[in-house]
Amino acid sequence: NLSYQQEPSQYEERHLRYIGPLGKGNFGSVELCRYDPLGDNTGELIAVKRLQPNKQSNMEDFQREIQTISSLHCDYIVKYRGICYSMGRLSMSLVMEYLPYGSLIGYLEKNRQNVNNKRLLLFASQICKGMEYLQSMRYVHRDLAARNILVASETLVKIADFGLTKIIPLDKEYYRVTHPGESPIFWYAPESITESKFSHKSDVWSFGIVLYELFSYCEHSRNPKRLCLQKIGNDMQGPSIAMHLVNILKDGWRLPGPPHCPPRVYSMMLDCWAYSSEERPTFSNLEEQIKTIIQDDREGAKG
Ligand SMILES: CCS(=O)(=O)N1CC(CC#N)(n2cc(-c3nc(Nc4ccc(C(=O)OC(C)(C)C)cc4)nc4[nH]ccc34)cn2)C1
Repeated sequence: NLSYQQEPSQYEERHLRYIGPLGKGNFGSVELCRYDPLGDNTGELIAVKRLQPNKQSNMEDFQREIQTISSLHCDYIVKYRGICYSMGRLSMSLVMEYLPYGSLIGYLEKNRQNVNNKRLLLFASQICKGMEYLQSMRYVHRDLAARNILVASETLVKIADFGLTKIIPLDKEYYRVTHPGESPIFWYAPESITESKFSHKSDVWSFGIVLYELFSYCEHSRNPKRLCLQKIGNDMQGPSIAMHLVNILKDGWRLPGPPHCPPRVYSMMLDCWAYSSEERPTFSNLEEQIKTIIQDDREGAKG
């Protein structure tokens, strides 16, 4: 027997004990399982992402997602554990570390009372560090949103779900998507909506939306999609929603500052939402700004 629990990167289907659902998306779903080779319930809890069998989801996107997450080694990005081949279905599943506190949205809604600005800024700096690391690997996430941030502990959040992540080619500053698919346009930079262009600067725009979600505690009444549709007018249908959204952004409309949001944090969001991508800050500037705000708050509290 193994004197220590070696973490396999190959998981055998027969030792996977399904416990329950963790999350669901367009093409995939994530399940809580226990990997229990000894059959005595002492095995580790893991999160297993499977492709929806019947959906038009394709294997090559899933393989790219597995390739991406298995290449990332960062405290602020959910850890890859391995893959599990289920021969019967000739399919494979992605095995990741299980983060017990679930998605940031549910966590903030449930724990709003005891999460203060200092903790929100800590979470923001962790997401920023995760994005700086991702950028250093030439990846654009393309789906940065509170729904894709997971809570590992009371003081640690991680970026998850790399289903839309792409590598920027060496000779370019951006990635152009050919098939936008069902895009979360309310988290998208204008150039991503109008030209399907994705870059580190468009990820910065989405980071601004995540800052907004953090400081509005992911309250449903302040949801970005809901407020944008209210501004556009709910009567709009189909493709014109995207064009109306770009027009109100071009005219200078932005999501309003969340209640009790510190002015310096709201101005950071507005910097991320500069219409022209070159004027947006980098993730390292943002990390510096957040660090300064945290330090000033600390001095203020002492003062
Ligand atoms: C987009 C297509 S998707 O289908 O692939 N998919 C959805 C996705 C969005 C993102 N990110 N997702 C990831 C996880 C996930 N959850 C967890 N833990 C938990 C722990 C608790 C709970 C929970 O609700 O508990 C209560 C009791 C109801 C509050 C939920 C999740 N650990 C993980 N490790 C790796 C992934 C992963 C869930 N949803 C990625």
